[in-house]
Amino acid sequence: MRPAKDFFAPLAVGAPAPVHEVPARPARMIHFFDPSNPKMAAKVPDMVGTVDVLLGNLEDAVKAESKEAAREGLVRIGRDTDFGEHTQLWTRVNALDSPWVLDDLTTLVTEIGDTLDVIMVPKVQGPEDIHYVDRLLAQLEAKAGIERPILVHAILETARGVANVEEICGASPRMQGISLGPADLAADRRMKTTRVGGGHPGYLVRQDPVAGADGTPDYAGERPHFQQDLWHYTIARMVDACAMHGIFPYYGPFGDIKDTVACEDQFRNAFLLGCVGTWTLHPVQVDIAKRVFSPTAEDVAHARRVKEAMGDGTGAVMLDGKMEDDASLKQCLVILELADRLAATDPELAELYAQKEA
Ligand SMILES: CC(=O)SCCNC(=O)CCNC(=O)[C@H](O)C(C)(C)COP(=O)(O)OP(=O)(O)OC[C@H]1O[C@@H](n2cnc3c(N)ncnc32)[C@H](O)[C@@H]1OP(=O)(O)O
Ligand SMILES: O=CC(=O)O
Ligand SMILES: [Mg+2]
Repeated sequence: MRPAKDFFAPLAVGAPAPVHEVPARPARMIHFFDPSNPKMAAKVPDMVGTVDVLLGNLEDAVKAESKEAAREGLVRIGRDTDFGEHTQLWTRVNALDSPWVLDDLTTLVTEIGDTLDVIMVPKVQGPEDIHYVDRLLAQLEAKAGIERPILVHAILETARGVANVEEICGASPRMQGISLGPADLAADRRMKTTRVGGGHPGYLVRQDPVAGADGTPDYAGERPHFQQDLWHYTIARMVDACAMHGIFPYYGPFGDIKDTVACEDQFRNAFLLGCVGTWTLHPVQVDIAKRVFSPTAEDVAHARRVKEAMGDGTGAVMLDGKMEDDASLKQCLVILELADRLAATDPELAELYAQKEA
């Protein structure tokens, strides 16, 4: 293990110094596109400014025969596109045990390393995977003369990764965040589902049977039942691990593109539990993510009222029949900090939050 005094030392001579605090840039939606798909690639310039993150995906969902075309396509997009001030460019490289990842990292860092903000690493099993990428990135950054460190984002999609999630989050100052990868995680855990994220109608709890006329339980009678959230445990664990290490948690893919209602529910559950964003796989999911991962004007207005009522931030007050104190104020400050950060880059939100104040 690296001693604490070396944690922030560059891992190669000439590599940029690691960041001490991960920048809290808006990343409500990490929008996936396949750089080898000409129709999708052509849409990228027009999506700049409409999404927080554009992610050129090289891993799953890109055919084996298109891996090189995807890598080359991403290099072209990275070189030719002006991403403006507010849209970041990320990539998801192939898995560390694949034959493509070394070329992915070498090519992307040396060709477009100045433009790439974050590299998403799939199927991370433990801190050793992050250490490998960390050192290699430092060597490549030094070789390419890159002046700010490229950050790393891990996907939580193996049982071993979940067991090691705290160590993964703290493995390097490059760690920007973690996304839930429900599809691969389900397979690795041997869950008996066949979906990409979202719920399952079979995962439910049912109310106890009521007594029939003869006093015995009526097992066959109608009983309310409620679908449960398959991902609650993992998301909550991921959120805690990220918060502990000062990095950011994200929901991952929701594969039922047509079911925008359930997609919004899944995104909102993740937002309420502490996630800062999600993946969007199709343009139809972008506005859902924007809506869900931005606090509502009502929440912002309420948070401002609590802050105002709490004065120096200590003690207890009554507001609209509810007790507010130091702890509820802290929750309100989380909302206000997020609202300020988003309003700084999103004029529509800035106006919405200002209107509510007036
Ligand atoms: C488990 C995991 O690893 S999840 C992450 C990996 N998966 C992905 O990245 C999937 C990314 N998304 C996609 O591949 C596609 O959206 C699909 C396959 C799901 C659906 O694609 P299509 O059948 O073409 O969808 P649809 O016909 O509704 O597309 C409408 C338009 O939006 C475009 N489009 C679709 N997805 C995207 C996207 N992610 N980004 C930009 N444009 C897109 C299509 O090219 C099409 O363009 P056109 O109007 O010029 O023809
Ligand atoms: O990569 C994402 C997943 O769900 O698997
Ligand atoms: Mg996966």
